[in-house]
Amino acid sequence: MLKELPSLSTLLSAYASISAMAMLIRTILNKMVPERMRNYIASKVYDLTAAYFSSEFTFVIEDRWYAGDNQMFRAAEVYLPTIIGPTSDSILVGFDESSDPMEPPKRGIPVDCKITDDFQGMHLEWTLSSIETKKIYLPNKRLFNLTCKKSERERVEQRYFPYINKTAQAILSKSESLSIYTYNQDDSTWEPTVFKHPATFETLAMEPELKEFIMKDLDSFVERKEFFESVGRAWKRGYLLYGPPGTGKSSLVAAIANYMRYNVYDLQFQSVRSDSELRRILTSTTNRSILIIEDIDCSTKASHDQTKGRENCEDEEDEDELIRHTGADPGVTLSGLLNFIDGLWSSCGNERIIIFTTNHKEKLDPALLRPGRMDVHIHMGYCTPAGFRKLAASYLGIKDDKLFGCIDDLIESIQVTPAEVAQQLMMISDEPRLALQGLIKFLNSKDTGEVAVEEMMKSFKEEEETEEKKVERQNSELAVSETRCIYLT
Ligand SMILES: Nc1ncnc2c1ncn2[C@@H]1O[C@H](COP(=O)(O)OP(=O)(O)OP(=O)(O)O)[C@@H](O)[C@H]1O
Repeated sequence: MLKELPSLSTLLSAYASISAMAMLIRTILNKMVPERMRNYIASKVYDLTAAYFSSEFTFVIEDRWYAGDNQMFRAAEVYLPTIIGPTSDSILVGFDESSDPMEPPKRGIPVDCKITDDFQGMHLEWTLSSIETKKIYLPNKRLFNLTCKKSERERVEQRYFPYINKTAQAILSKSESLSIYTYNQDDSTWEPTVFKHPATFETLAMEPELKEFIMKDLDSFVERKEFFESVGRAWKRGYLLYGPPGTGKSSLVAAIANYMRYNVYDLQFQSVRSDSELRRILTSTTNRSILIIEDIDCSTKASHDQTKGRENCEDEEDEDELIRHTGADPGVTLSGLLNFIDGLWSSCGNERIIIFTTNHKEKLDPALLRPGRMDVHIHMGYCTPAGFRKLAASYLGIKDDKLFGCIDDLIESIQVTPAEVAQQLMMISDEPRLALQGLIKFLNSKDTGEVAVEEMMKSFKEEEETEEKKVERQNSELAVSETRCIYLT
């Protein structure tokens, strides 16, 4: 058997000739293949072998998922700042408009910073990267890399990701500031600003029954996830708020946002160039949000003629092409809007509220008003005595006054918006009596001639200036109520 083995000298000479051959090949390759290509091949070979032998696995979570925002990315963005520990070597900090400068700053994740997390015995490493896009008008692409052991990959998918989503949701629902987003057409993104509107259901001047109805409707909406699923409907609620300007439609939207703790997406429909752009915009909004489209009657080019005229342009790319080449702005059509409300696109996303407002419900296309399109139609009407009392409590801090009866009568007899009443009360809110007198003057001027009003104001002035005894004041108030009757009849 030993005889069959090659001799040492044979082995050495074979080794020498192989080495010489390798040297020769290397020299030829170095001469013929450019250095960049050699490096590229070497890195590919390394990547292939490293992946094969590595015990690590990496999840890549980009900020976009198909046409919309990647909710997993958003959840990580919310969750990770809460777990940044001593092992991280940097952290983003800052204040937004709603922050108290005396409190610690808010945290964010810096690009390329490594963040570690431990979950159910697994050690996980996160890194945020930012990649420049080739198109100048598009923002940088951002992505998280999450590295774990290969053997833990399944547990990360099944347990860790749902845990992050749930935690992020809990953090968001408790977070003190909400955001309002406006769409920036130039770089096709929603831009957030801190939403700090003081309107609440408590401050809204509207009929208590209507207020209660809306609050109950919102409560039942959040609680009925399973119901929406069981009846095969998208988990959405649509409200149409209609009524004259200044009756509190925008204030109601703010009150709903504050009540639900939902962010608001404010879409200026006039600036949307096409149905396809509308789809892109809407799919990049997040769950647990309110989409508000104000003055819907002025917003859609909602005529059937227009829809028909564009039948040749059914395809999304055709539409974009049309805009690019002709500069034409086809606008949003009624069919595009309806598709979004209750077509297939409506099923994108969950737990969303869509609110349309209009000053002229009668101008809306009947197709928009058909049952099932907007779930609830809410009429925001002129100020009522109950509404006035609410405004007096908010603006003047008073619950009752002798002049209330007079004001109630006037409010019931004329059309005055809560905005007008609020404006009058605000003028001299530190002097409730004067403010109420000013309001009476204003209400009368809306209804009758100025001469009679002036007379009444004179009597008020006299009352204020002289500040005589109680009896005199009472007489004067009696005179007021008499005057009131004169004006009303
Ligand atoms: N119902 C209301 N309760 C409390 N305040 C109100 C109410 N309606 C109007 N206001 C006051 O008037 C201002 C304007 O009201 P708001 O913008 O909500 O009315 P709107 O119906 O949305 O008007 P528009 O149709 O012109 O947008 C608000 O900032 C608020 O101070």
